[in-house]
Amino acid sequence: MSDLVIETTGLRKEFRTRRGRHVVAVHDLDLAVPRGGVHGFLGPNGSGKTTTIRMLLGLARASKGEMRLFGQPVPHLLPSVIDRIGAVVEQPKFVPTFSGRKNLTLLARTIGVPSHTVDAALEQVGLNGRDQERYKGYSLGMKQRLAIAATLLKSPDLLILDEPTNGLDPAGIRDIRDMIRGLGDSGVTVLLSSHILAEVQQVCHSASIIGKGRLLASGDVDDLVGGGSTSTTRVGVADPATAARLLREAGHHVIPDGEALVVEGVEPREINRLLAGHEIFVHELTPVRADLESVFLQLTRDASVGRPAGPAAPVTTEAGVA
Ligand SMILES: Nc1ncnc2c1ncn2[C@@H]1O[C@H](COP(=O)(O)OP(=O)(O)OP(=O)(O)O)[C@@H](O)[C@H]1O
Repeated sequence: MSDLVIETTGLRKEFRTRRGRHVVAVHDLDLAVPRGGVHGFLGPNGSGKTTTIRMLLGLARASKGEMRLFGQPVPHLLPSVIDRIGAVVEQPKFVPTFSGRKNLTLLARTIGVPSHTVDAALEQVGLNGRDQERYKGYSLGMKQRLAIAATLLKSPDLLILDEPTNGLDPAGIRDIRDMIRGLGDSGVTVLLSSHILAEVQQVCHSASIIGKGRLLASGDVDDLVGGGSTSTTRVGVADPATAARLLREAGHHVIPDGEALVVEGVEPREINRLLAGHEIFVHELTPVRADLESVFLQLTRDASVGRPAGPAAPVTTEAGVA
């Protein structure tokens, strides 16, 4: 059995606006979300995240392409897997004058799950101290947590969250992020759609980055940001001019950076060996790690000039040489 929980191949969605304009919201998207952990679905506003999620959940019809959830073709066999999926795409409707607990109890009865699932769900989202308060008095963050609790009643294997921290204050954002991380650790596969780089970097194990409806990169977050095998190094030496000349003569790309040098495309060990061979001893040799923001900016910048989607991985970047 495939270990992919979500898989799309050549997925495309075209819209015709009321003014007759033709919009390609999703462009031949190949998405692969592995089982377990939190997978970021990262892209700027309007890049096609919500449209993709709506197609996966049978809320919008794809123009072209294939989709699978738990290996089953959807929308054709969506009914066979829908009970394994929880999704918060829009704010669900709760009764404002009922408490959080009463709303969930009602829902549990409607979908036919035992009432003890309500306690477990409230516990999982950290609302159990506030469960007797009226929904209408809840903060936005608490409302969002209740929405997620509602999806947990079914004990889903896959949770799809579309921009769950939108509009929350910093404390609310932190709470939701901690909760999502906890859910991922507990064995649920979470697809977290976000346009916030830091969120994906802090919460996700793996990610797919999209821009203008196209897949730009995909893989483990550590690999996307260069992992441990960086090839950009900051080098501190007493005589940077001579060191730069020697490194350039050896064919390496060197950028002066104040008193130091930034050297690209060569392992730190090799830099040390080369300079020590000329009796130049380094006092700093720091691998420069790219961050997801640099990768993202570079990828989305390339996408904005209409470059077709490149290979999903590896990602090469010169970013991080700030
Ligand atoms: N019903 C529709 N009719 C026409 N165009 C649409 C429709 N729905 C979405 N679009 C367009 O498709 C593109 C992708 O939108 P989508 O909402 O999927 O992006 P997104 O990445 O989820 O953005 P956001 O983070 O702002 O929600 C946008 O250009 C949007 O204007």
